[in-house]
Amino acid sequence: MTAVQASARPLVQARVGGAGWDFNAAHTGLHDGVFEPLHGHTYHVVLAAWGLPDASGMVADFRVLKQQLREAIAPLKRRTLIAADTPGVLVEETGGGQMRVTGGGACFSLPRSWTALLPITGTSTEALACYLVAELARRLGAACPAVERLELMLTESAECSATAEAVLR
Ligand SMILES: Nc1nc2c(c(=O)[nH]1)N=C([C@H](O)[C@H](O)COP(=O)(O)OP(=O)(O)OP(=O)(O)O)CN2
Repeated sequence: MTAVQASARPLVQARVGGAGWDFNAAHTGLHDGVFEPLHGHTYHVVLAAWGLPDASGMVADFRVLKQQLREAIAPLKRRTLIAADTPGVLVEETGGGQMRVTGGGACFSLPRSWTALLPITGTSTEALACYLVAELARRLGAACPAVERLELMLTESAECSATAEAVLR
């Protein structure tokens, strides 16, 4: 074995989520400036944390990763996902606890409590994966010092998914 091989410390991926981590949410995507009809998905989420294992042999404690992933997806569960910053679309809270979305050839109103209003420009699977990985980077950056990179894979159907990456250090 060469000196290089003997001292190599491989980057390791710790992964949580997958089976049992599905959540339901509704959304509408803007395609060529037009909203498609509101519809739902059963999203499936996997979080991977890459890093050099610490002295205890862990990249990050699975319990911490699971807790933070659980908390990040909790506000999205069984909600209609609304992108607050969609160009050309007005999102406003109206009286009586209602939320109104106007633009993209549509106008719809929902109880505010049925929605998750997100600081993003659209609710594509890619945009949602980016939102979640940024949220997790914010939560895990200090708590998991061995983690160098996070990957969040969000699946909306058997054939469609998106993976977003955040570099922590
Ligand atoms: N790159 C992306 N493309 C599309 C997204 C997306 O999030 N990222 N989203 C949609 C639609 O919003 C919808 O969620 C999926 O559309 P589609 O694959 O057509 O789904 P259907 O189940 O309606 O279609 P089938 O024909 O039954 O497969 C579109 N594109």
